[in-house]
Parts: sequence; structure tokens; C-alpha cells
Amino acid sequence: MKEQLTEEQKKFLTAEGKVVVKACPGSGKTYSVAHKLLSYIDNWKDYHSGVAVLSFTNVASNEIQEKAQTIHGSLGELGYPHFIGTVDSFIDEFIVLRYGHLDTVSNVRPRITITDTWKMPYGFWRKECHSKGCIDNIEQFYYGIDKKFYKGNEPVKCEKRNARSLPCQQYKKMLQDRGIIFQNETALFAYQLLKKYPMVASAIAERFPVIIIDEAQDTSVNQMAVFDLLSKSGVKSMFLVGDADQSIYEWRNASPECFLQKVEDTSWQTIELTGNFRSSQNICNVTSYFSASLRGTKSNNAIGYWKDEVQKPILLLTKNNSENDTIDYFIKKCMEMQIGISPKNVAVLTRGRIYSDTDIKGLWKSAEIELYAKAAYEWKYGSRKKAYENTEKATYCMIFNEDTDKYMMQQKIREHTTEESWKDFIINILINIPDVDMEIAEWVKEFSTIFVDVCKNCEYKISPDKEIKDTFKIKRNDNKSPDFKKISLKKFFEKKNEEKYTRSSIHGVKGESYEAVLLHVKSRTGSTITPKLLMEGELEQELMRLAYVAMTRPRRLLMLAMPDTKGIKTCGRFSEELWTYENL
Ligand SMILES: Nc1ncnc2c1ncn2[C@@H]1O[C@H](COP(=O)(O)OP(=O)(O)OP(=O)(O)O)[C@@H](O)[C@H]1O
Repeated sequence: MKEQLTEEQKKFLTAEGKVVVKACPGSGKTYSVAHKLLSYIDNWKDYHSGVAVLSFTNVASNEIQEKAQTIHGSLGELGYPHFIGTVDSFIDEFIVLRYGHLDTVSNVRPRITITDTWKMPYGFWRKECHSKGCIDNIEQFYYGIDKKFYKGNEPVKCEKRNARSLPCQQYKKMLQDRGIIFQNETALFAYQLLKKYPMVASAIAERFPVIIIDEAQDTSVNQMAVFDLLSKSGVKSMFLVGDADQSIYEWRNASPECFLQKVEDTSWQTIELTGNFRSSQNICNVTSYFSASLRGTKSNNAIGYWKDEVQKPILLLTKNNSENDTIDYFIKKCMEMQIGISPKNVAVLTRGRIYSDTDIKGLWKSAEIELYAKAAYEWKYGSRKKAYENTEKATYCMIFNEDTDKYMMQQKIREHTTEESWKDFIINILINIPDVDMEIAEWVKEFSTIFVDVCKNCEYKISPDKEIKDTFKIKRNDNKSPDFKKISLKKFFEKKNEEKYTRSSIHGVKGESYEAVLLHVKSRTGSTITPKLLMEGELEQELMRLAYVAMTRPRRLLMLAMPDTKGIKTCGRFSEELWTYENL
């Protein structure tokens, strides 16, 4: 298998030390990471230390595991001493939960949560704390490595008060004093802990002498600080594999700058993967103009099956055409190119979510009831596995009043009950779950009763901090769809009626490949992807990176549809040499 790797990929395979892998779209990041992992574990002799392969979502981690299995053939589940999982679960499990008690008030084991399920009574909340929504969103507040207090990506600005300690900071302290840490704070907590106890940092470095981080452009400043400390504390090899041009998770604190700093840092070796297995050279030539690292001065090399596809990307200029007209035009073009029209081959992408009549904003009053409702749908019409997973997650929140990732959840379940009893309990909920053909309001009512009964029968106690009537609840009124409560639950989860092709937001297709992609830019105005943004916008901004992710998905046909705009033909990014201009 190894001989199939490109020269660039081989360089990564044999590299050691501190290494950044700057990888272009379609360069086989997951494939290369899987090979790298196998290169270690094939000859691994140490029982007490292992390789950690980290990514940002469970889906991405599973992909690496699956890829490794496909390459190897007879690998089996990769377990101790190695670890394949998310950056969050690595930090939580191996640092915060294992050593966190060293650094909490009264030395309690920290509790990690995603949302504030405690809602502690706190008398000093001012009116504006309510009206600005700060109270209900306390999980969005956190301290940065720079000691500033943040809400989302911005330092907290509370113009109404100049107190030394803001109410939100005071509330945060109350939670911290009880050992409660939000998921977005665990990296900072871990960083401070490792700084204070260098022995802990050395112990972790010894436990994981090799750390590989995939999609490393999505690392936050705080997470990178943790890995920097580990690297200084004895980790033998650390690999950051990513593409800064594809960082589209700023709202989750992803900081592509951290990744770029490592590329600049001479103490890190940089390896570039510039061969694109996915797209044609014609597509690579065009997309290079929208990449901050290439800036149209050079292109990635198309090296895959469709590298010589002659069809140039199409710039379709529209004039008040309906969306359907635009899509029809695109589909016709796909057919001309003999591309089979299927969701696997063809994708229509827009920015943001796709709305339909049953998209009722704020429908579910808690994450738990939404998970149960989805589970009910999956149980009857979709995947039983998904139904089980959703029910398990929601039930865990109901019983333990904690919202955490899968890995942590399983640890705690094992601590408190037997796996068998827990499984029976979840299955019991699913067997008794009301039918999704029921009207949604009725369904929620019925489910509440059934849930309480099943808990009683299976001898599981609902957390005293969970009020059934507040948790199993849906919105009261909706101006746009006043009769929404009468719609059957089934209708809310039925797939949008797009069997012919994939229709998705750009975030939804990150990491995917299609034969043909239509990126539909609908409007000239707004803080979204507009013709003006594409023509002259800064390349180092998230909207541009979103456009880049979209444009780098197709193998053969990229069509960009947008309103005809003055000056487009003279704009370097849309040169007639690279694009075929068509009008609708
Ligand atoms: N050496 C190789 N030989 C043949 N095919 C390869 C090789 N390396 C990668 N590929 C294939 O290239 C395709 C693109 O790989 P992959 O989806 O992992 O790219 P990527 O780098 O994650 O892309 P993106 O960042 O754009 O999502 C996959 O089908 C993969 O199997």
C-alpha cells in the first residue's frame, strides 16, 4: 500500500519531531494521517504509552479509524494504549478529569458540562444581564489565555457597568467554586494546570509521546497553548495537519492563525501536500484565486482521476432568475457531461441553513426533547443506531444532569450502573416511544408520561434538577406557522424533498467530494457571500474561506451562479481565460 503514497505524503510518513503539514484540498489528509498512525502502531512495543490521533468531531475521528482499518485490513478496534478521539475528549479525559482536582477549590474532581443546567440562584443579576441574554448563555463566557474575559470570540464589553467584577464573572466564579467547568473552558483549565504542575505535563507527554492533530486549522488559541506545553514537556513527535484556507469554525473559536504561526515558526518543520486528488486542474486553477495561501500566484496540482477534465468552471450570470431556473440550468449541464444526477454526485450549495415550512425557529425548548423526538423518527423510519445514540445522550442528561461527549458519558455510565442495565433502560424507552404520526404537541405530552413510567420501571431516578414539564416542552406560538402544533412529528424530520441531488449549506459538505457543485450566490448585498466579496474581498476572512470550501468540493464541474455585476470581466479572480462565462 505504501508505494501508492505520493512523494509529499511519504515525506510526512517518515517525518519526526515538530511538524506542520500544510495540506491542500483533496490532498488525502485523512488517508495520510491513517497511514502515519499505522506506521507507528505496526511496530509499537510499549504497553504504557501510545499514539494520540485527534480531530475535532467524533465523525472525523471515526473516519480516521475507518480509513486505517481499510488500509490495514485486519486492524480491529484501536484501543489502549493508543487514543483516537476529539481534541476535547483528550483534554477532558487525560488532563482535566485525571488531574483537575489538583487545581479546584476543595480539590474536588471537576465536572464538565456544555450548558448551565444548574441555574444557581444569584441575586445580583441586573436587568440588562437578562435583556442581553447573558444569564441564559453563561456557557458562552470564558477566560482566554490572555486573561481577558470573552463572550464568543469577543472580549466582554458591558458598557452599562464598570464594576471590577461583572455579574457574569461573579456567576462564573460561583460555578467554578463548585468545580463546574464548561466545555469551552477545559483547554484553559488544562493549560493552567499543566503550567502549575510541570510533572503532570511530563506524565502526559510520557503517556502520549506521539500526538497527531488532524484539521489542525480548527484548533483554538487555548487548545494550541496546551499542545505547545505538552510539546515542551517531552512529547517526541507532534504533527499538525491542516489547511488554514478551510477554517470555517470561528464561531467555535477555531483560530487558523495558530496554525499559520506554526508554519512560520522555524522550530517547526513544514511539509506541504500540494497534490489534489479530487479536482480537475481547471478547477484548481480557479480556486487558487480564493485561497489566502496561494493568492492566484500558483495552483495546486491536480493528480487525481479527473485531472485532465476539459470543462472549465462556469460563471453563470443571473438576472432576477428564480432559484429553480438556476438549478435546472446546472442540472442540464451535469447531464450534458454525463454526470449521473444523484445526491452522491451532484450538490447545490448555499450559505446558511436551508429552510422549509416545518422549520419553526426555537421549536424545541430543550436539547433533550429534540433528541428524543429525532430518536422516535429514526426508530421508525431511519437508523436504529442513531435512535439509540440520541436516546442515550438525552437520557444521560435527564439522569445525570450533565451534557458531555460520548466518551465521557460512557465512562460515567460505567461508574454508576452496569452497561447491561443501562442498555435495557434505553431500549425500553425506545420500545415505548409514542408513534411519530402523532401531532407534535400530543406526542410531547404522551412522551412525558411514558418517560416517567419507564424510569420508574427500570429504577432510574430523574435528576432532581430536571423538571419534566420545563424540559419536555415545545414553543407555544409561532407567527409564521400558527398551526404548527398540529403537524405530525414525522413531518418535522422528513428529509427535504431533494432525492435527485444534495442540497446543503457549505458547512454541511466540509470534507466531502462531488462530481459537480453549484455554488449559488443569491444576493448582491448582505453580510454573506456576495459578488463583491468574491471579486475584491480580503482573502483572510471566514466568508471567503467558506466560498473556498464550496468551490473545492467538485471533481469535474464547478458552477458559480451569481447576479451579473459591473466590472466582473476585468476582475483578476474571474478572468475569461479561467472561467467560461454563461448567462441565464
Ligand atoms: N496516494 C493516494 N493515492 C490515491 N488516492 C489518494 C491518495 N491519497 C489520497 N487519495 C484519495 O484522495 C481523495 C481525497 O482525499 P481526502 O478526502 O482525504 O482529502 P482531504 O485532504 O481531506 O480533502 P479536503 O481537505 O478538501 O476535505 C480520497 O478519495 C483519497 O482516498
